Parts: sequence; C-alpha cells; structure tokens
Amino acid sequence: MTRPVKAAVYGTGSWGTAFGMVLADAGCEVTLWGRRRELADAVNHDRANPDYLPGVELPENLRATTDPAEAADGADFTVLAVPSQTLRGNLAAWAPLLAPDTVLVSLMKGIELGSAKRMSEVVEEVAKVPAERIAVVTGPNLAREIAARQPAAAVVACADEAVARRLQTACHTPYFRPYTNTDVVGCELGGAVKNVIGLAVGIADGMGLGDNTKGSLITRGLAETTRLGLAMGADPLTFSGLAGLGDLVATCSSPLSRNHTFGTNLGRGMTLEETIAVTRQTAEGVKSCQSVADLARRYGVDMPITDTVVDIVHHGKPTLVALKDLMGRSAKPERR
Ligand SMILES: NC(=O)C1=CN([C@@H]2O[C@H](COP(=O)(O)OP(=O)(O)OC[C@H]3O[C@@H](n4cnc5c(N)ncnc54)[C@H](O)[C@@H]3O)[C@@H](O)[C@H]2O)C=CC1
Ligand SMILES: O=C(CO)COP(=O)(O)O
Repeated sequence: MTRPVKAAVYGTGSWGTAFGMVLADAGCEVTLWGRRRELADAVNHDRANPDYLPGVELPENLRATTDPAEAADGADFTVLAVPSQTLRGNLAAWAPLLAPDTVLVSLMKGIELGSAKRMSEVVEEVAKVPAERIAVVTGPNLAREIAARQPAAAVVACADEAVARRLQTACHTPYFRPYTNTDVVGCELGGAVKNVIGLAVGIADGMGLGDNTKGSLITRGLAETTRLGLAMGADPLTFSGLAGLGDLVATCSSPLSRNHTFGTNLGRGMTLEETIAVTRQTAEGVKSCQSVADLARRYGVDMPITDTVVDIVHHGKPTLVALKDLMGRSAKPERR
C-alpha cells in the first residue's frame, strides 16, 4: 500500500489554511505551521481557524503545529504561505529542517523589496534547491471562496513539468481544478502585478468611478504586466490565462480582495496610515508596487498604472491629480 502524500504548509493565514484544506480534501496528510499556540490548538481541537477563516470547519486530515521541524518531517511538498517580505528570514530558519527532495511550493504573490526578486528566486537562493524542485500555485483563488469549496481553477507552475503534474494531482479536488504550466516567471509576475492593478481599481472604485474605468484599468494593467513579462522572458500567453486575466478579474471585482479593499479605502479619502490601521491581513501590492516599479525600470518597461499606484500609496499624490496625469499622457497605438 502506498502511503498518503504528506504536505507541510508554513503559514496559518487565510490562504495557507484554505490551500491546506484543498490538499487535505485531495487526500494528503497536511500539517500547518503557525507561530501561535492558540491557533494551532484551535485547528487541532476545534477543527477551526477562527482568526482567518471564521465559521469554516477544517478537515480531519489537517493538523497544526508551532514546531517547524515537526511540520517539515517527511513532507513531499513544503508549501510557503507567509507574507512575501518575510519569506527570506523565515525560510533561512526552516531550510535546515526541510525533508530531503521535498518540493517547495510558493503560494505568495509578492516581489521582494530591494532585490526585486520573485518568490521562487528567493526560495532557490535561500533553500539552495534547484528550480526544478520549486513550484508556484496561483490564479483566481480568493481564500474564503476556496474554503467554502466554491469551484475555481488554478495554475501549478514548475520548470519541471513532471513535478508540476505531481503537485497537480496532490491538490486536485472536485472544486479545485489546477492546470500545469512551465512558465514560472509569467505565473509569478501575473500574481504579483495583479495586486498592484487591484489597488488601482480599488482606488478608482473608492473615488466613485464606474465600470468603464475598471475595464480600462484591468485591460491596460494586463498590457503593462505583459510588457514586463515579455522583457523578463515570460510567455505572453500566460497573461491571458488564469495567472493573468483570471486572477486580475477576481481581484478587481471582489470585496474579499485585500488589495482591492485597501485601494477602495484610499480612494474614499483615507490616509495611508488610516488604511493600514484598518487592514488586518496581507495586502501584498502595497509593498510590491515598489518592487514591480523597480523591475520595470531595470527592464526599461513603461508601467504607468504601477507608477501611479506608487505615487498615490508611497508619495502621497492626491488621487485626482494622479488620475489627471495618467489620462493626460501622450496618445499612442494600443499595441505598444
Ligand atoms: N488570501 C487569499 O485569498 C490569497 C492569498 N495569496 C497570497 O498568499 C500569501 C499569504 O497570504 P494570506 O494567507 O492571505 O495572508 P494572511 O494575512 O491571511 O496570513 C498571513 C500569515 O502569515 C503570518 N505571518 C505574518 N507575519 C509573519 C512573519 N513575520 N513570520 C511568519 N509568519 C508571519 C500571519 O500570522 C498569518 O498566519 C500572500 O502572498 C498572498 O498574496 C494568494 C492567493 C489567495
Ligand atoms: O490573490 C488573491 C486571489 O487570487 C487574493 O487577493 P488579495 O490578496 O487582494 O486578497
């Protein structure tokens, strides 16, 4: 008899827990790692994560620990679901504990500040594992909807297609349909930049602007994401798939999106400090907009919506002035 696939999930926030549920529903034996004892106890004794997924009953084959070595033990897949800017420090502590030959899986949709590295690059550098053992899960996957077992598709990306297929099997359930992709760069960029565009759409919503504005921002946001992706060697078709358009549409339409909500609060006139104070969870685009703008500069790519978000969020540019400047740029053909 073959043993069940074992997965360790580092991060007991909303997506770490919801993706842990997916893995458990697909038949894996899952151990979540979290920092807080009371949350691990709630998972183990009450089958609940009241802080991040209130009202959701967790499956039996999902347990939690605060001991990173216990989580790592024998894991076929090591899933990373902490805020992107904390990955490097956390992974440095976990790397010596990882099971040999484990596949590292990033759920994170951010770009590291300073280095402008994608999360899989940080994993490769810190855990010292080859790219063929690093995978990414991305797509239109709002955690609360997945935890309610509402149907969704996703992408599992890995340079080694056989590894992507193994992960696909490990997380395939009747409500979660993962597709494989070998374009890791495109998949990660799609996930990180959509958070920035989600902020822009949220700001527009908060300003009371309508669906034409939203449609324009989504489409031109996808155009600038694709431009950056092309310059970085991604497959442009990735951006019309789940990791690009799919995730962009979900994020830019949903009040469940933290990035969208963050933008809406700013657009309504809250200050950055007030907005941060009412945001309990990770809104990756707030920091990553700066790293995406860095990447754009490094690759000589024009990303006007990203620049506008950086100006509003980090330089205090008034939203009406930012909108006027964005619309007032010189006219150009659509495909350039
Ligand atoms: N929530 C969602 O719907 C989705 C989130 N993601 C991505 O997943 C990643 C994680 O997001 P969520 O789980 O939603 O965030 P969250 O804010 O719900 O949870 C973050 C978790 O990380 C922990 N944490 C915070 N700072 C930490 C630190 N310094 N060291 C260790 N742990 C720390 C928190 O205690 C919490 O358990 C992000 O990159 C996000 O973009 C991707 C798809 C869907
Ligand atoms: O990535 C997500 C959905 O796919 C979640 O978006 P937020 O991080 O904006 O909530």
